[in-house]
This record gives sequence, C-alpha cells and structure tokens, in this order.
Amino acid sequence: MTGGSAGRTLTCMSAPLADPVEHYDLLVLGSGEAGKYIAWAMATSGKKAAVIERRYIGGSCPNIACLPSKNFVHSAKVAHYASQAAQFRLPVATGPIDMEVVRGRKRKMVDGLVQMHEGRFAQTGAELILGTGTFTAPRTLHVLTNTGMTRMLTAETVVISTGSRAAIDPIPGLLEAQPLTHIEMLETGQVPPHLTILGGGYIGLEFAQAMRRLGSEVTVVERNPRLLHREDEDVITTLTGVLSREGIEILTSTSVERVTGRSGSSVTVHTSAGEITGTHILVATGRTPNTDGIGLDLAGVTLGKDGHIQVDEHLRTSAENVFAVGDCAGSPHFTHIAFDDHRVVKSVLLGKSGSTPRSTKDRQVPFCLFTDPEFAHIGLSESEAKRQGISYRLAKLPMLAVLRTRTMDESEGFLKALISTQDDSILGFTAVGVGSGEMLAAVQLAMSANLPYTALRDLIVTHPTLNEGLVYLFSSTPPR
Ligand SMILES: Cc1cc2nc3c(=O)[nH]c(=O)nc-3n(C[C@H](O)[C@H](O)[C@H](O)COP(=O)(O)OP(=O)(O)OC[C@H]3O[C@@H](n4cnc5c(N)ncnc54)[C@H](O)[C@@H]3O)c2cc1C
Ligand SMILES: NC(=O)c1ccc[n+]([C@@H]2O[C@H](COP(=O)([O-])OP(=O)(O)OC[C@H]3O[C@@H](n4cnc5c(N)ncnc54)[C@H](O)[C@@H]3O)[C@@H](O)[C@H]2O)c1
Repeated sequence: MTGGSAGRTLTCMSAPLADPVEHYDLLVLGSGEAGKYIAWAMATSGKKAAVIERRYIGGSCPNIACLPSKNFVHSAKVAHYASQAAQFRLPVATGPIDMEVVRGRKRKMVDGLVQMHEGRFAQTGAELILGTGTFTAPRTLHVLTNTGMTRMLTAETVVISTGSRAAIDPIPGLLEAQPLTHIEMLETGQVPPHLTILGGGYIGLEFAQAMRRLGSEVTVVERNPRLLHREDEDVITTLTGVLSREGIEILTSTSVERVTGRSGSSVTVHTSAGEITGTHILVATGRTPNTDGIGLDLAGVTLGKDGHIQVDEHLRTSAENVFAVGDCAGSPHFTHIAFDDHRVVKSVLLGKSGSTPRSTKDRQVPFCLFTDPEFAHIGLSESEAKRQGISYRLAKLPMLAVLRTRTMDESEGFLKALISTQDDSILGFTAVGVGSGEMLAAVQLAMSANLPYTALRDLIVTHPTLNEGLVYLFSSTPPR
C-alpha cells in the first residue's frame, strides 16, 4: 500500500515501490443491490470477498434513490393529509413546510440504513473497501481509497455493479444552470418556490407530486405527447388528471431548446411552447450507465451501443469470470431486478454442480410508481397486447368498487387484468389506486405459479381490505 503525498515523496528517492498485489476469491466493484448480496453470500460460504465502494454504502437505493425518495413521498402525503384536515373536521395545520425537518427525517433513515449495511459487512466477513476502483488488466483493480491510499487487487471472480447516474442532455445552457438531480433534490433544505422538472417519467412524477404537496409551484416538461408514454391510455389519463388537479402544470410534446440563468435563484427554460421561469430546475430525463472511465477495455469487458455492459442470460460479460449486474448491465432499472441479478450470479457461483443456474430470460418485471395514487403493473399491458395482436379478455373495476377505498376517501383509479382467451391464465395486471404496489404481489404470485384467474376469484379475502378488490375484479372476467 502507498500512502498520500508524504509516502510518494519517500518512494521517489529510491525505485518506486509497486503496491503488493492482494488476491481475493471475489471482488465486487460498487456496493449496490446485486453486488453487496453476492459478496455477503460468498463471504458467508467461506470465500475471501471484498466490495469496493466510492461513496454510498449499500448503493443508490438506500442513500440517494428509492428509499429516500419514498421518505419524501411519505412526508408529502402527511402534508397532503394535513391540508385536508378541515374535511375530516380536525384542527387545521397552517404554515409552510419546514424542509429542513423533512430532510432531517430522511437523513436519519439513511443513517440507520448505512449502519445496517455496515453491520451486514461485519457479520458476513465481506470486506468493505471505501475508495474508487479502476481496472488495469483482466480481473485486476487499482483502488484509490478515500483515505488517499492505493491498493492493487486481483480476484478469481469479479462482479461489476457500478450502477447509473442522471443523464444530462446536451441542451445549451443546461449544465451551466447547475440543475438539481435526484441527489441534490433529496438534500434540499428549502422548498423550491418554483420547480421546473425536465422529464415526465418515474423520477419526474414522483418528485413533482411530492414537491407540490410540500409547497412548490411545479412545472413538468415532457418531450413526448404523454407522460409515462409507454403506459396504457387509461393509466396516463388518470394520473395526469390527479397531478393537474393538485396544481402541477404539465407541458407535453414540448422540447427544451435552451436554458438560461441558474438553478437556486432564477432559471428560464426556453421551450417549443414558450418560456418557463422558475427558481429551480430538476433533470429527470433518464439514466447513463457508470461504465465510462473505469478501464473496462483493459479488463476485456465489452460495452453495448447504449453504454451498458454486454452480458448473457447469466450476467457473464465478455471477460472470463467477470459478471455485470444491475443498472450498469442494462437490467431494467429497479432495485428488485438488481436483487434478482444477485440470485442469478449466486446460482452460477454457488449453485449445486449439475444444476441449471437461474437466468434473466423471461423473468417477471413488476414495477410500481409511487405517486398517490400508486401505479403498479406486471405482465402484458393492454397497449402491448394490441400492438402484438394478442387477444385477451378484460376484467376492469373502478377503485370505488373496492369498498376499503371509500373508508379512506381515496377511491381514485382502477384495477384491470388481461386474461387469456385460450385458457384461464392471467396475462397481465395493472392497478392505479391506493395500495396498488402491495396488491401487485398477490396477482404476481398467481401468475408465477400458473394459477388460473379463478384461484383469486374464489379466494376468501378479508373484508374490508384492498386485496378484496381482486375477488371482485376477477369475478367480472368475461366468459371464454
Ligand atoms: C430517485 C430514484 C428513485 C428510485 N426509486 C426506485 C424505486 O422506488 N423502486 C425501484 O425498484 N427502483 C428505484 N430506482 C432505481 C434503483 O435505484 C436502481 O435501479 C438501483 O439502485 C440499481 O442498483 P445497482 O446496484 O445497479 O446500482 P447502484 O445502487 O447505483 O450501485 C452502484 C454503486 O457503485 C458505486 N460505484 C460506481 N462506480 C464506482 C467505482 N469506480 N468505484 C467504486 N464504487 C463505484 C456507486 O457509488 C454506487 O454506490 C430509483 C432510482 C432513482 C434515481
Ligand atoms: N418507483 C420506481 O420504481 C422508480 C422511481 C424512480 C426511478 N426509477 C427507475 O429509474 C429510471 C430513471 O428514471 P427517470 O425518470 O430519469 O427516467 P424515465 O425513463 O422513467 O423518464 C424520463 C422521461 O424524460 C423524458 N425526456 C427525456 N429527455 C427529455 C428532454 N430533453 N426534455 C423533456 N423530456 C425528456 C422521456 O421522454 C421520459 O418520459 C426509471 O426508468 C426507473 O427504472 C424507478
């Protein structure tokens, strides 16, 4: 190991000392969802394993992505409830939101999650090396540690799990405007008076509603004709209606030509639909994989056209005994998919000899957008079925018919399922409504177990729960 500048001066006086090479069974670059679980599993099975992480212990999800954003979403929901206090004949909460308090609750949660991860490293014996890793040769990583030391590491097996970052389009003036990404948004200590959000996808919509409920004026600029443009029309109509009624300005089919000013004071977005002047700008226009500048060419790892690492169905890269997982490997950008990637690689590394390893082929990709109401989906969508010419029977139910929603005064949305015309299998399920993300798993389980829709239709489900809605939904399936 070499030290900082003092150490380097000493070595210059004689022949430079190379770092001793330290050998591991497994090295993981990046401590995100898939990587950390692989390292913990390998260490638990007696292997010498280490994870190199430059900043976020446990990866994006607990530090700067899913969990802190859902923490904000929940604070915003509480603020929304408070704003409806009069309707419930409760004392009315007044005054603006103290964003430092909102951020403080989020920071406390994140601190707890980081401690939890540190505990898991200690418990499993996987080494956590805090520093930045770069490949210098196949399965060889140079690490500049966060304390200024350098280390040279090799391993039998390497897993690349470097994630992705917010894409910033080359729009004139955008970079100079110092826009917020989700990272800065989640660290803001003030409610932005007027937040302009570029992108009407997952990140854009979750933040749009949360920040509106916390007190911002919000404008969403989306280049496509619709928000969430890949989703079914009824999903988009419902969510667009909810967000508009909450006072969010939505501009679709709008292209951004240039940006002037600076986020944090005054910033103007010049668009095809005119100028929008706000105080802050948030970019939420997609993700760029973290695959540049880490020596992947020296490691023999091939990239695809979009910058993701090329992998096979077992997440093997072009380099022998090197795997890539999660966002950087082009897996659908969800934490639960990264978690499944870990199962795939674990089954290759630790599976019983002769057994077929798990694969990414044809796996289910459920997802949930955490707006209020939530939007959750699994399997075939109606628009996709039409596009592919797949016939289906449609069961559809307004959330108003799920009686639990009436007790909460949260009856917006619907449930729908696509049922095969050949047999009784469930092809797809979509829910827009309160608790949709929780309801999804029951239908998903039926689908993965190849149960007919009648299994859910005929279940005795506790009354009054949201899942009871599934009984009514599947009872409305048209006959074959
Ligand atoms: C705002 C936001 C909200 C989201 N909400 C959800 C949600 O609700 N549900 C959901 O399923 N998904 C959500 N996602 C997506 C989800 O966060 C990602 O798909 C998931 O975190 C990807 O995990 P990963 O392991 O591939 O990468 P990451 O978790 O990003 O891990 C990569 C790690 O590698 C480190 N790293 C990178 N390069 C190096 C290097 N050279 N040396 C050392 N370390 C390095 C990074 O610091 C990082 O910690 C959200 C994403 C964002 C941005
Ligand atoms: N609840 C969740 O599971 C969750 C939450 C947040 C993020 N994520 C994951 O993170 C990923 C990234 O989220 P995201 O919102 O950045 O990407 P996204 O792909 O979901 O949405 C990006 C949106 O920006 C639009 N866009 C792109 N360039 C634009 C421009 N120049 N001007 C205006 N609009 C533009 C696109 O048309 C698209 O609608 C998601 O795809 C998702 O996989 C998941």
